[in-house]
Amino acid sequence: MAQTNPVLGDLEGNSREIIRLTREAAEAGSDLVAFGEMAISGYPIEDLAMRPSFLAAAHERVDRLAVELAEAGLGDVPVIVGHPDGPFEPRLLGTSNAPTAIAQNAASVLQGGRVVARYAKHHLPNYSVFDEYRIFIPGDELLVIRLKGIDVALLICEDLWRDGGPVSRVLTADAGLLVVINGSPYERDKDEVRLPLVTRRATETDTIVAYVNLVGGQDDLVFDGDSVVVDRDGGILARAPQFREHLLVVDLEPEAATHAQLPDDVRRIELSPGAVDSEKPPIAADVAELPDDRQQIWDAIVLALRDYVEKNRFPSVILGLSGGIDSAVCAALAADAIGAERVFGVSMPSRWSSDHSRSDADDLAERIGLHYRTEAIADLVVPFENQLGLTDIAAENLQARTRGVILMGLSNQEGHLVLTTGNKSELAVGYSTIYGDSVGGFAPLKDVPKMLVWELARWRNSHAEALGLTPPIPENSISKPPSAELRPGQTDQDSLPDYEELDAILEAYINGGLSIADIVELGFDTATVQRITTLVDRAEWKRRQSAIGPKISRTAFGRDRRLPITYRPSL
Ligand SMILES: Nc1ncnc2c1ncn2[C@@H]1O[C@H](COP(=O)(O)OP(=O)(O)OC[C@H]2O[C@@H]([n+]3cccc(C(=O)O)c3)[C@H](O)[C@@H]2O)[C@@H](O)[C@H]1O
Ligand SMILES: Nc1ncnc2c1ncn2[C@@H]1O[C@H](COP(=O)(O)OP(=O)(O)OP(=O)(O)O)[C@@H](O)[C@H]1O
Ligand SMILES: NC(=O)CC[C@H](N)C(=O)O
Repeated sequence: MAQTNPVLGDLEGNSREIIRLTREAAEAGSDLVAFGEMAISGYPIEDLAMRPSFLAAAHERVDRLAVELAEAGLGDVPVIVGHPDGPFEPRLLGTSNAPTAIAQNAASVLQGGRVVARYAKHHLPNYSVFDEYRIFIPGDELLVIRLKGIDVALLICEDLWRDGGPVSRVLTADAGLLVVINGSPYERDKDEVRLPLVTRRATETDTIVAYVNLVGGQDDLVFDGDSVVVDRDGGILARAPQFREHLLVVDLEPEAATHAQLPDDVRRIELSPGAVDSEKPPIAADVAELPDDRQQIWDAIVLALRDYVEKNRFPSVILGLSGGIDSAVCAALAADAIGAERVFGVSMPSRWSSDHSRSDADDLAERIGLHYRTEAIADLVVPFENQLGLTDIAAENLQARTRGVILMGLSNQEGHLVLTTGNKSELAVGYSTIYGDSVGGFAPLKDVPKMLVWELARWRNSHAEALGLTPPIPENSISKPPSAELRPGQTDQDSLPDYEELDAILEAYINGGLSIADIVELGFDTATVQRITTLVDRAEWKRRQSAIGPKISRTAFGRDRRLPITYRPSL
């Protein structure tokens, strides 16, 4: 099982990686190699699935990959690889002449220089971040490949999650092994659902289940890998580490095939047994342990950030360092992702900036070893203020906007990606200046509520201490009360409840989907709940134009939660 990190659209690079890992797998004596969902194209391909030229290129690449594997002397080993298939005749939806699905979400089995079998995903996820009903045509046949007397059934991701359909046919087909190729994005606690699902399917179908997932960042999603093989009794036989590319080689003893005749909706293809020596010595499989929850979240954001920077070919990142917790955590994440030598911090003191905002930012820069400069904003702000006659909130926001102009100016001049430092709690209630501190292209903390930002900071520091390294985040940035410092003595709690209370209300409203009455029932003050939920509703317009950031929760802002901007709430 090859847990790869494809670059979306890089058909050549992804194919080279598939050949490299197939060679490694063959050298380890593998009889069968499986890659993740859409490993050839990257995933999710979104509306590229409706572009015939993209589909034709992917189709041609799969055919050529089969030939290249054979030419590399790897033609004996069957390789299962995910890719978009098509173009097919457009599936017409009603009388609409709008673009409709012309592709399938497919898996091909390559052997002997050609595609010997192909399966199309039946169940197309159409919730949360997924839109597959819009872009794919569902398949309707179960594929079983017979290899060395063992029937191997094949499913694609969502197929495993739904009762009925192909999963129920796996039992009827009496397969010895079920291979599931996946593009299953990370969410905090998802392993508590995913592993039990794989285990349940193994026992229900009385089949060994080999679940191979992608790894890596793709825009606002991060795939965690965590590929696993589960025995018929539900025991874990092998498990790949999270957030890293990995080749998981495992010896299995599946039940030999008994069925001579299969139902009509199951297609069986007999594969050539290959030249691999079946008497090879057994391999002790890896069983990776899942790290602590906070480390998982940290690793998820680090990988998402690294892949966004690298896959979009940015040389470096830049961010404003205020001495506060959000910018400190973003800087530490960036240094972990791409190295401190590619991180540029700017202190931009205003006339209201406290001494500690500067000294804490200095301290952070020194601890991390990032590039650091100071650009005072007072002299830039005053001419704007005077010419436009800006006062009160307009003058406050002008300071945040001036910082945004500086960061974008340096980005244009020097090529850095601007990191947006805001967290989920702020984004929820619109507590940021649009075109000011909301500036930037990637927001590492976009799905991290403020209380969790503090928790991650403490975890990262103690992790460094445990390794005998310098903790990156100044203690003072963790312990001082958060403030935007846009006017003298301002703190976040002038405008918002304590973050503990705010985050609990936001969790109930956003993740829980509860009504105001339901949240009040949980014990919160009615006026506070009304105020917060109104702020959340009114800030939808800010979120709609905010930078993307990695999804780590069940309900991340963005594709996961789609609400109208213009509406009058009635409940
Ligand atoms: N539905 C809608 N569609 C399009 N535009 C809409 C809109 N509703 C308001 N607007 C526009 O939004 C403008 C107001 O938004 P905006 O300019 O952002 O300003 P606003 O949201 O009024 O103020 C920003 C708030 O964030 C706080 N802040 C700022 C900076 C950093 C931090 C921090 O702690 O990190 C906190 C600051 O103290 C203040 O409370 C209005 O002038 C109006 O033009
Ligand atoms: N004096 C400053 N110098 C540089 N950047 C600043 C400064 N003040 C604010 N910023 C930028 O604007 C973002 C918003 O920070 P602000 O201090 O207003 O609120 P915050 O939510 O407390 O964030 P932080 O915890 O990072 O301070 C900061 O993360 C930082 O990137
Ligand atoms: N790619 C898919 O089909 C993903 C859907 C699935 N339920 C998951 O997140 O694991």
